[in-house]
Amino acid sequence: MPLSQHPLFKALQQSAQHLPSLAEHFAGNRQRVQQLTFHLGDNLLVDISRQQVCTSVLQQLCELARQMNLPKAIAGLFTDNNFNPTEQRAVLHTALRMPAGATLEHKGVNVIPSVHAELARIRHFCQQVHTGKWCGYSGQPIQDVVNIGIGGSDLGPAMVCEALTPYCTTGIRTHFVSNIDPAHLATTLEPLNPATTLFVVSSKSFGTDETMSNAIAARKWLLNDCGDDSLVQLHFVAVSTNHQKVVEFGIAAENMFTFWDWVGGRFSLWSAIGLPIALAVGFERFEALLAGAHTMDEHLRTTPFEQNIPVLLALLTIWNHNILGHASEGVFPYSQLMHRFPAFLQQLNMESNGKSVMLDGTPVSHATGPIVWGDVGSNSQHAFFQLLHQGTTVVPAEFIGFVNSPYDFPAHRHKLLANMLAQAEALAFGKSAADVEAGLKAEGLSEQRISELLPSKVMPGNRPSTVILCKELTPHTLGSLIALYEHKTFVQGVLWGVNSFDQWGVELGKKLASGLVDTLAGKSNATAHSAATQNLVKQIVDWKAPEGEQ
Ligand SMILES: O=P(O)(O)OC[C@H]1O[C@](O)(CO)[C@@H](O)[C@@H]1O
Repeated sequence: MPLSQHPLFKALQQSAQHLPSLAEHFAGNRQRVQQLTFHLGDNLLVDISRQQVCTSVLQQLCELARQMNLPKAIAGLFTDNNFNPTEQRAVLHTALRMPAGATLEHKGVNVIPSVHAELARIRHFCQQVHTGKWCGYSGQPIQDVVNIGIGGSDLGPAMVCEALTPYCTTGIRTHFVSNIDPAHLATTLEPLNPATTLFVVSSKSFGTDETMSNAIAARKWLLNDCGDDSLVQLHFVAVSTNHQKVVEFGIAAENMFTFWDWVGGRFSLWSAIGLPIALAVGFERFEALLAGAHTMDEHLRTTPFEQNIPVLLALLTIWNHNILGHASEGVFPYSQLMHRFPAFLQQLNMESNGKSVMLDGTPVSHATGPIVWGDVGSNSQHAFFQLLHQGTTVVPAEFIGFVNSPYDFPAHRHKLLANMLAQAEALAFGKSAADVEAGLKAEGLSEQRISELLPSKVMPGNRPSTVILCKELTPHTLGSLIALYEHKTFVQGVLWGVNSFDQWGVELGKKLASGLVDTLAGKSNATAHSAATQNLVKQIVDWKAPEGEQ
């Protein structure tokens, strides 16, 4: 039964008619914070007390999830499944972080030994690079690793490498090139020495145009320097599921790391796609990242819904988005190192759940994925938080904070966390007209000035937020945090009844672009396109500098 037709969904809509304010919630229940704070071990807690829910609404949401077969779906994530029917693929990324002795059968074969065999190859390769045994064409050890990939073959490893900067102690510097804009490749390569640079060409399909174009250009750059095609091998490894295309590209099979079609691109950083992470932080820390994810997997698999963190966060989206009608979700890590986390989450959630048809192909009758967006705090406070506090759109916010940091500026750290706590507080409780007026009177302002200022200074409050507080941004904690969002995405998809694991919507644009490349190169005319596109093509051709003059 679709979500919106379920009797419990209708009951939740009824409950939303008589919603107490957050201030009333807190005043009416002294146990609220304890009841609505959940722990994962002793290094991560999630406080949802500032969400516009009470325990009875949460119970209703959990019951809705049970009745919509979420327990079976969760069990399916840890056994063989057919969760991606349009691509005829299973969804088994949880296998990538299972311990060596575990069993997860796909089509009757236990996949865990293959996962660990590939991990062993990654470990060996990292050792070779870290000890200088893997040398470039001039005999010098590798110093810089450039990952060439896009989407899931870029965002996860790029985000993790940045987030784990304090753990990047192997001496290998990582760089990420994704964009077809030549500026990305050119500015990345500019300071690098080809003799000490290794390229990791990462692509599940090994057919993505951006990645292939950048890989071909990188190979030319290398060849220009070393002058011998046979030496290029020393500077290129591949990560892919497509052996044939890797070999056709000219990368030897022994220099290819593999993964499997049951790993979706946006869920792939735990596979060989994470090779740049292991090269940057060391294999043991990469293993700690996997272990952190496995901890969250076990939490999802074994915890009753009423205490299950990813399930609760997904249900809050159902509540905020489908019942209360809030169209977006903001995510605000209070950590400069988590700079790329919102972008990573955008692919994870929006590519997964930005769907309009149910699994059986019928149109959905309820909203699916919200717009996910955000940036780091405290920067975002000085950019767009005004709208969060006083705008006409309510944005449920997720704050992510880390108590300890290896960077030794204690005053900064306290200020950073104080800012995060203050934002959650201000969003929830605002400032009433009476309080604003009292403050302005105390400042000695005239009655007229007070009445002028009052409307602009009132803070409505009652704006929902969640706080995720972690002890420290370690590889293990980061692994748990990423897996938390993966599972949140998965649970949302189950309740919306969509296929969270395909992405057909991105295909049309790719096809149109490939036709337009020829048009812009003057090899075909634009008449097959709309008047708008034809007009822009004409302008581009008119303005284009002749080859060689750019
Ligand atoms: O790893 P590949 O096959 O190059 O794909 C890159 C990305 O492109 C997409 O297919 C979308 O175009 C993503 O789903 C994927 O992560």
